Amino acid sequence: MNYELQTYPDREALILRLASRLAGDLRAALARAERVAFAVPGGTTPGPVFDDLCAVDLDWARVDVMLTDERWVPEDSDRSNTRLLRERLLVEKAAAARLLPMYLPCTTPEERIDEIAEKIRPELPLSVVLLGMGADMHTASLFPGADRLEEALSRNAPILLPMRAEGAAEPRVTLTAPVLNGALAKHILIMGPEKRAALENARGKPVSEAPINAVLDGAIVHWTE
Ligand SMILES: O=C(O)[C@H](O)[C@@H](O)[C@H](O)[C@H](O)COP(=O)(O)O
Repeated sequence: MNYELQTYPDREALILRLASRLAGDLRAALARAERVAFAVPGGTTPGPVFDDLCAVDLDWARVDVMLTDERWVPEDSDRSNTRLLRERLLVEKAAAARLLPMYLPCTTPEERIDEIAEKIRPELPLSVVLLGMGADMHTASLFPGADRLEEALSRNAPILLPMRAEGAAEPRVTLTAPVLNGALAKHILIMGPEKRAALENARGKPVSEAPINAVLDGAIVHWTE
């Protein structure tokens, strides 16, 4: 797996440098295209990066922001990744960006997933993607043992799939591997010794056990203790 590992002396340094790197990638993409698509993870790690990035001066009005994956919970839930984006990324200068929804109110993702995918389709390929990773080696909502993992990893996967897995507390929707890998710039953010060990542990494992392996090629992994 051919990826670059960037390590930082501490969390502050990582957050500052990653936010500035993402801003640089977005600016470069904006110089080449009228609109650019930017996908970001939810979860607990990226909040501080969003806090820096939202204040960056770039033409946010031409940026389409979407999640790499979402938990199927209403937006007012504290498990909602959309809520995280609204509170920490789509504020200050980045409030001018357009959010492409990854959740629409209804009981199961299957009911409205096609509607969500149709809004995303015209904006692909992604210009920049930021991904997270769990200690179980999942990324986006590509979980080991998930019900539709194989389909999500296949070359002709649809844009989005619903996903259910033991490691996920609620149903999810996720961008699939070809969409994530179609990004011109791919960054993966991981912090702490447990995730670094998981990254090492993924080496040589089949993607069904270590889904992170499906997106590592060509990526820059940003890590600090
Ligand atoms: O909804 C989510 O949970 C994410 O999008 C997911 O893929 C996340 O990036 C990893 O689970 C890491 O999560 P933490 O940053 O909370 O460890």
